[in-house]
Amino acid sequence: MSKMLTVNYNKKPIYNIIIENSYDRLAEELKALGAENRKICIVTDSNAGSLYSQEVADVLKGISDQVVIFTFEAGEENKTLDTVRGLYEFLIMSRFDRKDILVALGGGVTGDLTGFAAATYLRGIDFIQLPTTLLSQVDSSIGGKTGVDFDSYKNMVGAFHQPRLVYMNISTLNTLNPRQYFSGMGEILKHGLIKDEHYFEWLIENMVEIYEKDPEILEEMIYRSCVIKGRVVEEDPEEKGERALLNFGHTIGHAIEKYMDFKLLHGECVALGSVAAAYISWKRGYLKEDEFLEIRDMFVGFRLPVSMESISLDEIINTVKLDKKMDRGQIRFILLKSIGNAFIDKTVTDDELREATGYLCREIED
Ligand SMILES: NC(=O)c1ccc[n+]([C@@H]2O[C@H](COP(=O)([O-])OP(=O)(O)OC[C@H]3O[C@@H](n4cnc5c(N)ncnc54)[C@H](O)[C@@H]3O)[C@@H](O)[C@H]2O)c1
Ligand SMILES: O=C(O)C(=O)C[C@@H](O)[C@H](O)[C@H](O)COP(=O)(O)O
Ligand SMILES: [Zn+2]
Repeated sequence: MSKMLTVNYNKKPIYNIIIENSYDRLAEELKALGAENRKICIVTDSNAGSLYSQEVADVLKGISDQVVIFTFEAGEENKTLDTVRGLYEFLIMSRFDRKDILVALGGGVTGDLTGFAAATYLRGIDFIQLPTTLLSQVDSSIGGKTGVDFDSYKNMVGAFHQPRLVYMNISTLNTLNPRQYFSGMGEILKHGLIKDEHYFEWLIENMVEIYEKDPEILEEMIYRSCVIKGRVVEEDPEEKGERALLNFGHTIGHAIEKYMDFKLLHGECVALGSVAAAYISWKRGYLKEDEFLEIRDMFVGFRLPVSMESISLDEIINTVKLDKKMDRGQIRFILLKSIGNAFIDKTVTDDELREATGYLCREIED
């Protein structure tokens, strides 16, 4: 079992996404990129590192005799400039130059901050992604959005910097706890909702297999999500237009993530934000009520939250207005015309945001 796809820019191949069940092919893939005898720094967090960094280091020592490991404390609260600063110091101390390589081994936090360090250290060095969470395998490792949070505002400081390779060993998902696993389903459901109704229906049909991590279904799901994300980012690598669709559920989702001090996971906040965006799409008459309810129930089916305790709507709206999707005072909000068909809308009002966020905090009677 293995699958591969290529991400192109301007019709030229830029990097491969390789879906595997082990790290057996990693050394040969890196060799093919000319990584032999370059210094390699594995950047990982305390959880992924304790599970996989030694195995990956052993594989990489087959092509380079200078492999070092930088480990930081796991958690979204460490996706900060402070952690990146620690990494810069480590790279300087280890005498990394422009030809050397960073390897992000872990989830989206590791990938985002390693990519940002790679984008900025010595004005840019190569990096590769070895995603180990479901969320990072289907979404964050692809597309070159790198960055860190700033004062808890999500991804406020960052750069576009494409990886040279995305290589995932999907057997790493066996050590992921269920809450983190289902957080990845938040982004997967988003992919179906914005681009592919058949995929969304396929996810419903295969819910049991997805719960059981059936190897064939898991591989197909990860591949289909990678294809959706890959096709969007290759058309619009720097989010001049269409790429914004990938932000479905994130405008309110990011504000909730900050409001909750990162106690809710990214995919959980995307689920809440998606229900709010689907709610607006229904109230505007784009979605039928049963489609809205189907979407909401799908998140519930994959153990994701669709409601929460009361929150300050003013604080959420103020945070939304400081997110990156503002365009001369207007929010670039993503709505659904139907399941599988998203579009950018710049007319969402404060009242609509308030009502949709309020819906999340309703008393649950149904
Ligand atoms: N750049 C992008 O395009 C993009 C896309 C989506 C999300 N993101 C970002 O990704 C982050 C969320 O990523 P995430 O959900 O992977 O979170 P994460 O990186 O915090 O990983 C989740 C947890 O799982 C642990 N872990 C990782 N792999 C493991 C494994 N195989 N077994 C056991 N534990 C493991 C980690 O140590 C961490 O505690 C957010 O910061 C979000 O903003 C970025
Ligand atoms: O790749 C993208 O583009 C996305 O929007 C994917 C999102 O899942 C991801 O969380 C991204 O980091 C959000 O983008 P941001 O620009 O709002 O930080
Ligand atoms: Zn996301």
